[in-house]
Amino acid sequence: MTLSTPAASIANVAVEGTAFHFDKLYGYRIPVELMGQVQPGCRVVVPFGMGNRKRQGLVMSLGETADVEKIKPLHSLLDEKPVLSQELLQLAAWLKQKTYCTTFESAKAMLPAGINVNLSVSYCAAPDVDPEKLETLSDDGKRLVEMLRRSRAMVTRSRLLKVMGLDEKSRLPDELAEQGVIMRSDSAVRRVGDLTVRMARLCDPQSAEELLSGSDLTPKQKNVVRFLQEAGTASIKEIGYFAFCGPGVVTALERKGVVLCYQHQVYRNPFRDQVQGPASPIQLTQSQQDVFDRLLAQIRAGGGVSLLHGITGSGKTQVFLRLAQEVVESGRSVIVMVPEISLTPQTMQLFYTRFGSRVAVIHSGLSLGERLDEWKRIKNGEAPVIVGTRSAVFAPCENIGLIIMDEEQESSYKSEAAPRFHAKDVAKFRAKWHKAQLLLCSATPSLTSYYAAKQGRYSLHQLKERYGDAVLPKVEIVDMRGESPGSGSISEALREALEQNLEAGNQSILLLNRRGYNTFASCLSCGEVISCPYCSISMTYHAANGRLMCHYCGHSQEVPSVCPHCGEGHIQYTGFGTQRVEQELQELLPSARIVRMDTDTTMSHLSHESKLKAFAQGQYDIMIGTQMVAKGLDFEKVTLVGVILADQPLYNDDYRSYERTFALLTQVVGRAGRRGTKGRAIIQTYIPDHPILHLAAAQDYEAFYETEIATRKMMLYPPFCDICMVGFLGIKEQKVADSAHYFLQRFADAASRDYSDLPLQVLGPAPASIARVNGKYRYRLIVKCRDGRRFRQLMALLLTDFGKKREYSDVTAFADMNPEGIL
Ligand SMILES: Nc1ncnc2c1ncn2[C@@H]1O[C@H](COP(=O)(O)OP(=O)(O)OP(=O)(O)O)[C@@H](O)[C@H]1O
Ligand SMILES: [Zn+2]
Repeated sequence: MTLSTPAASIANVAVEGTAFHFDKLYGYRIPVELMGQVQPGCRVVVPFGMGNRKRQGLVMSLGETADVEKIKPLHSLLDEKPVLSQELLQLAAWLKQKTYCTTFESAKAMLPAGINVNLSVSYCAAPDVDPEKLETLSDDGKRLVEMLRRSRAMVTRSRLLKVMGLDEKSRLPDELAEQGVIMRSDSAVRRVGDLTVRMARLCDPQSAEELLSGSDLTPKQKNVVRFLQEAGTASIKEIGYFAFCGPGVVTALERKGVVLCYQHQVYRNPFRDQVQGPASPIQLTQSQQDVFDRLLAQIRAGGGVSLLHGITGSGKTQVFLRLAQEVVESGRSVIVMVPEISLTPQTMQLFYTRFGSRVAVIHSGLSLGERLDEWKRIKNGEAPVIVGTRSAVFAPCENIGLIIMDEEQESSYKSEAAPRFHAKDVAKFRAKWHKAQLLLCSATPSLTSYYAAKQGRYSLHQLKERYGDAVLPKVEIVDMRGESPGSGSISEALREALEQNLEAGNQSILLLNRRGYNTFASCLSCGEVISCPYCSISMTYHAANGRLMCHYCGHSQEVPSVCPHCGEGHIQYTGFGTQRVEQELQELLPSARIVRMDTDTTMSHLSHESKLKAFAQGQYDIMIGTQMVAKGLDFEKVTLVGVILADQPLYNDDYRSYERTFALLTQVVGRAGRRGTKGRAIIQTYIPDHPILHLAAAQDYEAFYETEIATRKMMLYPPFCDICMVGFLGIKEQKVADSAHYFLQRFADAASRDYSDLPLQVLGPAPASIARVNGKYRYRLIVKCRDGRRFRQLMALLLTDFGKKREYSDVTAFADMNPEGIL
């Protein structure tokens, strides 16, 4: 006879590293000593699989069972308090359904990367400890401190316990850390940060698996790759601590082109220590005030979703800043999402001046320690204003009143790796839970959002005029076919305008959506284009390092002296990228001070922020860059905007290419003339009659919307359906193709048998538009569908079935609902 079982004797755990097709919650017995301490939302270590290998897991719920003795016990508990709230646990479960990932993957996306690598906690001695305090320690305690003092590096937890002869579960190190005589790795790491930190990241995170299974890297180097795969970005010091290596290993990886190193300005120093204010109260204009009043009323009435559509420079930022203030004062939290933090140091500045240390920042450019730091401040309720990129939507705040998504149409809000979520969906989930307001803002809303607003599902608020005396700039379209051949990438008209602007002491912004110097290199004799050995894409020449680089996998190589294809001839370069235009410009306007902004330069010594600052202070005349110069920037003296070539995005074979081109052009044009002087914009193109260019030139969103929505309806594209892309990746092309056909077959069977009620339209399988990336062949299937419960059931079933199929075990399949990029 068994005694009556105590409540909650079982923890249902989402385990790390499971595959989608065998992901479920696994029940573990809670050992007596942990009874009452294990709570949903705590991380645990559990024995898993046949070998009972230890894995991390997250407790999703507690339960009971009669046969508790037959069940494997938990190994240990990692958190004393839950790291995820009940709300976020439910969100994790929901994300799994919605994005076809494992529960652990979705939970992990909500936690700061730093928290995940803490499994191998390490310690070091604390500096300047009062000797009297040491005297009060137990003998073991003294011994432990002494040992750490003698060691010059961090000591991992397991090693420390072993050397000390302590039990695996001993709390001694943590107790000592709490007393401040030693330091745990996470806090220790944070204390070493100075003003600039050398940071590293993988050149191409997608190739990490490849590198890890290959033999090109030493075991130490693999450690670093594995760590960076987990952490995303980390400082060299952190890498040293967590991947146990010296900086030499990182340098070697940098030379191999595996990691990229750059200087990072520690965010907290410029901002956090800054005292709040002096911010004069915002005086809204009448139309801004009307929008503000209505939104505030909505927030007070229990929230909902609304779209703030205001032309460029109309003061959307001011409106949501005021709202944020109001919400914070009422004791609730505000999450503000921006597409890319580095894009908007100006927005950051606005928030810091208003809210001071009550602001927390979340974005991937922060070091691990900083990310953990911010996460804790939010969790402790110290920072009710959270500003950040996509992952800020998971901020661990309790009482959310308002979630703002600035530039809501941006593709960076969609995650392209598991969990493949869109921040907007997550924001809706959270807004609903908290009875909060989700406010989408843009001058060029996504068609889907605008449609929803027109349908009455979102409340629509509009700002139709620029603030103050400012008006929208005048736009000219320049036909590049009329330019003399060989005259370069800048038309006579644009050159003249730049010159005039320079003489008038004003600033200009030039947009070119291509990094690098020349776009490709080809052989004069045989005409062969030099392409990446791992991807079916041509290599780009970069003048900065004199190498050819692949923008897909990050592979770089020296420029060959003879053609690798025919063995003779010499290599010519064609096309132009930002680097080349910069040089051309310098020759045309020798006195102009030019600053270039693209992902190549932002990784270099001068940070993005300092460049923007210098430009704002008038240290440069012309800013040239990729799309990062197009959005959100607000410079007083910019009166001219030039678009070097507007055509490229129009040829992109995605149904959203018009939408994106329209948005990009409208946004970049909108950078000009944001104060009194009327601005001017010049768009260069080889297709001057294209209707989208004219709509963008007129900055007429409404007209654009009407034509585009009609096309979408006719062709059946979102918002009139959802698009689910199923991707297949593998080393052997035939296998990948076969597997995609197999999947289609199964799909067709199920759809005609048990799911005949679903409206479905399947295209493919076809090779991806870039058929090979990083040595992997890619096939895709496009499914037009309705993203509802039944469809998700079907897709989950098919993916599970596919995962179990031995024959295709070397092919990875995944489903991505409404992806931003179609393979
Ligand atoms: N009520 C106001 N009081 C003072 N300045 C304002 C006000 N409204 C707008 N401005 C100023 O006008 C400029 C444009 O405003 P803001 O940047 O908020 O526009 P936006 O709608 O977010 O523009 P975009 O979509 O182009 O980024 C800013 O310099 C801002 O400081
Ligand atoms: Zn490549």
